[in-house]
Amino acid sequence: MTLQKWVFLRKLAAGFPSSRSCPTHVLRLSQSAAVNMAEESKKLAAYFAVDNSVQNNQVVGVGSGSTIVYAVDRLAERVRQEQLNIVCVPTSFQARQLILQHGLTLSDLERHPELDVAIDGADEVDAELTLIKGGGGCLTQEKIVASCSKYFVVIADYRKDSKALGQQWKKGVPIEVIPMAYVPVSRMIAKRFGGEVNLRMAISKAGPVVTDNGNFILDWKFEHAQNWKEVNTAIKMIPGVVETGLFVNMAEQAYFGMEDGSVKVRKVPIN
Ligand SMILES: O=C(CO)[C@H](O)[C@H](O)COP(=O)(O)O
Repeated sequence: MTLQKWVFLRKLAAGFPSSRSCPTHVLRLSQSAAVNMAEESKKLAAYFAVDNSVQNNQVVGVGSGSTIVYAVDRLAERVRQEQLNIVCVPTSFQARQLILQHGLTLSDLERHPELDVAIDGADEVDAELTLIKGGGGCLTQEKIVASCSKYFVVIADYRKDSKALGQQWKKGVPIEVIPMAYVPVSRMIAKRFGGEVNLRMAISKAGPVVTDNGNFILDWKFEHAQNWKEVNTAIKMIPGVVETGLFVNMAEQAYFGMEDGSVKVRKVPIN
């Protein structure tokens, strides 16, 4: 279905003042239209990023999540069509699987410790390109790979675009911790920075989410905007913290797929 049709469906549903007066089939259509709009937007951003950031003979960091799936699709398409020589470094088990499933060349930081570009999704991107990442629990490897890349590009749909962190993403900042330390780390974060800290529980498994590194994830719901650089450093200093999902001064560029079918570009501000 075309973007114009999604827009039409959204307008159609918006014309009904409440679910009581809105026929069920239209509601269902508008919900699925919204989901599909978000998927189209992810795809748009991902394709745009791969077309504009990846060149022949490059080592590319492959992020994790649902948006990156579209980026790997496009990367594989370009590698095939343009006979590109691309080496991929994954940021998670999922990314590794994607690379292998698409027949791309898999590598790692032992063989390729310097990357040309890393492409990854985000849970929220603020006006200064500070990110919250780790909604999918892969933040530590994502941050390592991004830190080894000359250029770090973020791809997201319009729902991730915000002025200040916390405006869009309400689940808190993910923090990867050593399992035996999750209680003291939670208490220290809440005491020092306020808010609420929760151990992330698994959905199709009893007990907590276990990361690709065998650790737990805490989700810190902060109460107000903070100096994210300082907060990130302070949290990292707490014994038991492996990494935070705050990516400060890391991304060079973000591409947002917008509802109208355009791509919004945000570059790192020049000081
Ligand atoms: O940080 C991540 C995983 O840990 C993802 O990049 C982030 O959660 C965005 O995911 P999606 O593209 O599914 O919205």
